[in-house]
Amino acid sequence: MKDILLGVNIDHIATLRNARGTTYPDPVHAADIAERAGADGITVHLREDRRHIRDRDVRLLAETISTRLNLEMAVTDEMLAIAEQVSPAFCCLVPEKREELTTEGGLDVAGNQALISDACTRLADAGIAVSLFIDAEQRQIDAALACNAPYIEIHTGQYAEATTEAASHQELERLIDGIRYAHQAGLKVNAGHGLHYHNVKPVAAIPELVELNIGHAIIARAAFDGLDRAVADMRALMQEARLSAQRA
Ligand SMILES: CC(=O)[C@@H](O)[C@H](O)COP(=O)(O)O
Ligand SMILES: NCC(=O)COP(=O)(O)O
Repeated sequence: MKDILLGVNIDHIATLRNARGTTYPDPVHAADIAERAGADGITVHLREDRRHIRDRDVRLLAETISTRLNLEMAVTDEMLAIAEQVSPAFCCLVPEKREELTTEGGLDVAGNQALISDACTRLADAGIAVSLFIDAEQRQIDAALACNAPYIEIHTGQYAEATTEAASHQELERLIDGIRYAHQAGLKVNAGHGLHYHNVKPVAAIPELVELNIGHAIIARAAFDGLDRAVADMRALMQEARLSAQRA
């Protein structure tokens, strides 16, 4: 079984910076620390309201990181044009509502097939690998296949927000089934949202997963332990989970 990769989302370094309008902490500096601590990639979400990551951050990250940039964005002409200019290795298309505190669910690919298919084609023509951020539903997975997206990222928010052991187990089973179905259909499958140090291992153990994108929990832990340690500890948990699954 292959190692599982860690994409570190540094959105909330920018949240802290923007809280006072200072130049620090700089997401570009954070990306360097995360990469040296073992991050396999850097993820940022350039939201339409620029509440955290700003256009300058995306441009400089694309020019400076050593691993690869995963740019999360809404399916809009503005964002597609920015992606074509910046040319990140990956673009992950996500749903976005201005009033949301954070991403609340997966992209409705099935209900917006033509729009998202056109966006996938436009990004692929620019040499960018496209990932669609979707719920673990067969209908959405089939729609992602029809859009010729090479990757999907399964939304793990409901699993992360489960409040009982039974609900958590039920959500994990739903993730396992969806991820297996997508893998067998030929998609490369990532996952993310709401994962932290106490819920990541069961997800990291899912053998068909390529990468986890994790941000909020790592940046929160960094406030106490430092970013390098927070990244290294998360990566160690993920590798432990994979090794245990291999031995099982
Ligand atoms: C798509 C997703 O689940 C996150 O990567 C997203 O970036 C969350 O948005 P915030 O970082 O603004 O919470
Ligand atoms: N796509 C998920 C991501 O990039 C990070 O989400 P979170 O760990 O900040 O919830």
